[in-house]
Amino acid sequence: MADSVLYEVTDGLATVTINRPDAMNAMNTETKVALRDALRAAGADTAVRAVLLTAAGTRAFCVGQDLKEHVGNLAADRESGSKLTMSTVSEHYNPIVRALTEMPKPVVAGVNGVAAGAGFGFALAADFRVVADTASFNTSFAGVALTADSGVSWTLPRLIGASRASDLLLFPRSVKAQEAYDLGIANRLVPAESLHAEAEAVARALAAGPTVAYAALKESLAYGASHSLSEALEREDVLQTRAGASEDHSIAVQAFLSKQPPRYLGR
Ligand SMILES: CC(C)(COP(=O)(O)OP(=O)(O)OC[C@H]1O[C@@H](n2cnc3c(N)ncnc32)[C@H](O)[C@@H]1OP(=O)(O)O)[C@@H](O)C(=O)NCCC(=O)NCCSC(=O)/C=C1/CC=CC=CO1
Repeated sequence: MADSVLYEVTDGLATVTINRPDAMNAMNTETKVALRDALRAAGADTAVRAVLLTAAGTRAFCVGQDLKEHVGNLAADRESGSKLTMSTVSEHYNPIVRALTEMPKPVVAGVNGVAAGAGFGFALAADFRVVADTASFNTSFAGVALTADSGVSWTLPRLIGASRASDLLLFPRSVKAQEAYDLGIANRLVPAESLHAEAEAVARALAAGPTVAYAALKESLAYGASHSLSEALEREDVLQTRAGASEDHSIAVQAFLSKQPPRYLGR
């Protein structure tokens, strides 16, 4: 894999690190391909039971599309009369967000710095956000005369409400960590110096947890977001049957009755 994204698996935890700190971890083509492929690899690897998505450096988590690369691509498009540049949405951004949201295991975002544009979208596509007290969020899209992508039109209103989401999309501004926590964007706010340790601790706890139940939880939340209560109840029935058949469910019940901590197998 390219150096612009680091990928490491230890004890069931895949750590995916966007590694362009000198470019504010902006997404150029190489980085988008590497991130998409790393997330797909984590999703397919049965040894991986949780994923930590974070970034190198202290200044940025990811500022979205690399506008320095983008400006050259737009000029090439103009010259050739094509619209190839924007195919990055279907080729890269959508697959990255799908890999995060459809991953059958929990994803923790360790937000070490500013998350803007598509970078905000990646953080919102995670299941849990641990955020440095020095980090911030910016929708950014309208600032460069674009609409929302990377799922932000779906995730942001669900997290903070339609009215606040419209405000942040129409008037992009820096939402500092404390406000992000108050709005419900950040799940946990931690001192910047302990961001990586705290995010890893959350991700490791999830990696040691009941993987089948977590996958079912993710699926039922996604399903419930676009179905009726009646349909959600039907889906819960199917998913609860699946979780109930897992070895981890038996382990958990035995552990509870014997007053011991459970040691999950992830199956
Ligand atoms: C709010 C900011 C993210 C951070 O502000 P601040 O901390 O004050 O830092 P700056 O001084 O503005 O920036 C520091 C340097 O980084 C460069 N930089 C910042 N963002 C980008 C970027 N996205 N691409 C390239 N370079 C970037 C900035 O120019 C500075 O460089 P120099 O030191 O050389 O001057 C703020 O930086 C900001 O608003 N950034 C822009 C965010 C943005 O618009 N992102 C893109 C949104 S669109 C998107 O993500 C997705 C798509 C999808 C499909 C197709 C096409 C485009 O976009």
